[in-house]
This record gives sequence, structure tokens and C-alpha cells, in this order.
Amino acid sequence: MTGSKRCLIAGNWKMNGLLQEARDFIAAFGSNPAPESVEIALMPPFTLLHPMSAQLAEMQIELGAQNVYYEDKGAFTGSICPLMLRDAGCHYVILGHSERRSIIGESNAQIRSKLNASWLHGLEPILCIGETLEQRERGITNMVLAEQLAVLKGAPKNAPLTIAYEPVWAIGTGVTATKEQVTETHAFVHEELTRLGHDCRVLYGGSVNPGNAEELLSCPGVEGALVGGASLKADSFMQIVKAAINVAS
Ligand SMILES: O=C(CO)COP(=O)(O)O
Repeated sequence: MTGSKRCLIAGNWKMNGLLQEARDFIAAFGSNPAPESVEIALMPPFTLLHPMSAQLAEMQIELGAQNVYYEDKGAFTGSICPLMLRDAGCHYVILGHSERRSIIGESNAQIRSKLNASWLHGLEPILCIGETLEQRERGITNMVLAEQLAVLKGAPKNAPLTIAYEPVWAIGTGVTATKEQVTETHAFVHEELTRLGHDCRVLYGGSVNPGNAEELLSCPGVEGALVGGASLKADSFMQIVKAAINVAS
């Protein structure tokens, strides 16, 4: 972890979590004091945003959503707009996650519209980028990442923003990128962001767990983690937060 930016450990629950599980998570996590050096955020499914909001705020854990629609309101059955997320207490919204890009077919153009709508309503997007295994093997990782980051062209320079570099082949597979791959790719992402006029945090994501968190968070250019599976249990998520505290101190 480098620089003066505050490290963020964010838990993306994906399509997991019922009300009782959320209560159990909060009860187990709640006894731990909020760290000064590390910011914590949770992105549960939409149905848990309101029920978790007040308690997470008390615990100084930021709330986020996993997606948003770009229209303000109206006849868009099944969609959730930025204002609804703000109403539920969200600060963050994950945009462009690889599962949405590949399963739902979300395009860079749609992601740009969602970025704009999020900024308009005061949300901080966590923009996910990452290459597939095939793209890495073909040696086009940087090209793919640059294309995904190009959605930031012309965006307001001071708009709140966090990037999450998540190699698709490391998501939910138990395979993590090596220290060298993480360091090299984060350096490229930071360079590209500077070129686009943005100086924001870059998180790493993909099979982050209590056993590898400290090593991954120690890589230069890594300013936090976006955690999937290991964020579902309070104990493993707290161990990752502790790893971040160690690295930050
Ligand atoms: O996609 C991820 C977070 O957004 C990573 O998921 P896993 O930590 O389960 O690999």
C-alpha cells in the first residue's frame, strides 16, 4: 500500500445474504472497534440496504450498492436509481463488475451513463476493470484495461471515484494474481488514470482471503481490496481488515 490515500476494504456480497445472515454478521462484527487507518465498506444486495444502513453507520462502516440504473425515476420496472441508493444511506456503488459485463452484457457506454448518474446524485462509484485469462495469455491485458478506463474520458476530474482491478480469472477461483502481476498491473492502471486526469484509489480484487490479504495489500499501488466470498463471514472479513491495518501501520 502506498501514498496518502486511506485504504479501503470493501465487501461485495454479490447475490448472497438474507436478513438473518445480515443480523448475524453485524452481531459478530459489531464488537470490533472501527479502525482509524482503514475504511470499511459493505455492498449487500439491494434488499439489505435499508435494514443494514443504521447499524453499519453506527459501526462506521460505509454502505454501498452493487449496481444502479442511470435514469432518475419512472417506468423502468425492476431498476433502482441513484436517489434510492442515497435514500438507503449508500455512499458507494459498484459499477462495471465483470459478472455484470459478462452475464448481463453491460457495456462501457452503459457504465459511463451510470457513472454520470452516480456523480450527479453524490454517490462514489467503485469502477471495476479486469482482463480475462484469455486476454492475459494473449498479452493484451493493458489494452483491455485502458479500454475499460476510457469510460472516464471527459469525466469531472474531482468526481469521487475508486477503481477496483479484478482479474476475471482470479474472481471466485481461489487463484490470485502474483505479487509481480499485481504490482505491474496496478502501476499501469495508475499511469493510465494519471493520463486521464484522475488521482484515485485503486483496489485489488479476486480471491482475497485472510491468508493472502497482507501480501496483496503490501504490493505498491494497491490501496485496498474488493472482497467477495471472504466478506460474507464477519470473522474472515475482520481478518482482512486487520491485515490492512498491519500494512497501513
Ligand atoms: O468479484 C469479487 C469482488 O467484487 C471478488 O470475488 P471473490 O473474492 O469471491 O473472488
